[in-house]
Amino acid sequence: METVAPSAVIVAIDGPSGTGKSSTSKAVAAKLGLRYLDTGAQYRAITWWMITNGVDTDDPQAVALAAGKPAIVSGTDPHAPTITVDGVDAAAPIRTREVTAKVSAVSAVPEVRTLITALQRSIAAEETGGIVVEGRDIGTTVLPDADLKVFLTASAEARAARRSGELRGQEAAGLAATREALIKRDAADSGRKTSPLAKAADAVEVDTTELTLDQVIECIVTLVEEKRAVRS
Ligand SMILES: Nc1ncnc2c1ncn2[C@@H]1O[C@H](COP(=O)(O)OP(=O)(O)OP(=O)(O)O)[C@@H](O)[C@H]1O
Ligand SMILES: Nc1ccn([C@H]2C[C@H](O)[C@@H](COP(=O)(O)O)O2)c(=O)n1
Repeated sequence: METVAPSAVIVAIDGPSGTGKSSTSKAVAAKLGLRYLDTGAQYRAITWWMITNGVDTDDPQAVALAAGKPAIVSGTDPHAPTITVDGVDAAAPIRTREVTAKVSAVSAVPEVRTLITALQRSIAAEETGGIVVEGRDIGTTVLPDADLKVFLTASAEARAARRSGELRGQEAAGLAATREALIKRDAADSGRKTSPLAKAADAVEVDTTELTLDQVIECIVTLVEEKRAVRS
């Protein structure tokens, strides 16, 4: 029987857009010597492939037919996570406004979710030293047996302010427009039929509205250490 080191925890971090999942998950994984998987990047990658290959992202049948074609590879080093599609570095193009606007429709297609969920599970299984996986349905669907599940929240105002801060000096979207876009994407992600954005019944909810990023990281590191202590 394979022995699993007590440090090899699987951590699922879910929550709406802009709650701090990526920043927190990367930092927690780096601090604790775990790997890191950004599942949103995978849905963005398949969306980018659909756009660049002329697939109508509003046509679920066309998306379903093409879903198996792109080869998506995620690198899980929390210090330098990577994502490639058919061997091409997709880290920058998956962050465009066009991909952000279309990713909810593509990720709602059941065939897409089946393929990407299988990919996520295989990555988590390969990382025997432990991994932090962040997304929308990790605790509910992808890794329901995760050792620790966290559901991050924050007010729409706080999330919009964080996102506007990121955009300053680039395409400076107004605060109100950013807030509306976040709310619209969350509604689409929460309202889809297949594995919607949802808090697992056994997840710890952390409201980050009034917390600094460092405070959120510290909170989750403590939660992971408590789990490790119980297991050792
Ligand atoms: N507690 C916090 N306080 C202030 N800023 C924060 C906090 N957490 C995250 N941020 C900032 O908010 C922005 C969004 O964070 P991040 O990308 O980690 O969120 P996310 O939940 O992964 O979003 P998405 O789901 O859209 O990818 C980043 O600029 C990040 O630095
Ligand atoms: N587990 C996941 C992760 C992401 N998605 C979809 C829904 C999001 O709007 C989109 C982009 O995610 P982000 O990069 O903003 O974290 O991907 C999902 O359906 N399930």
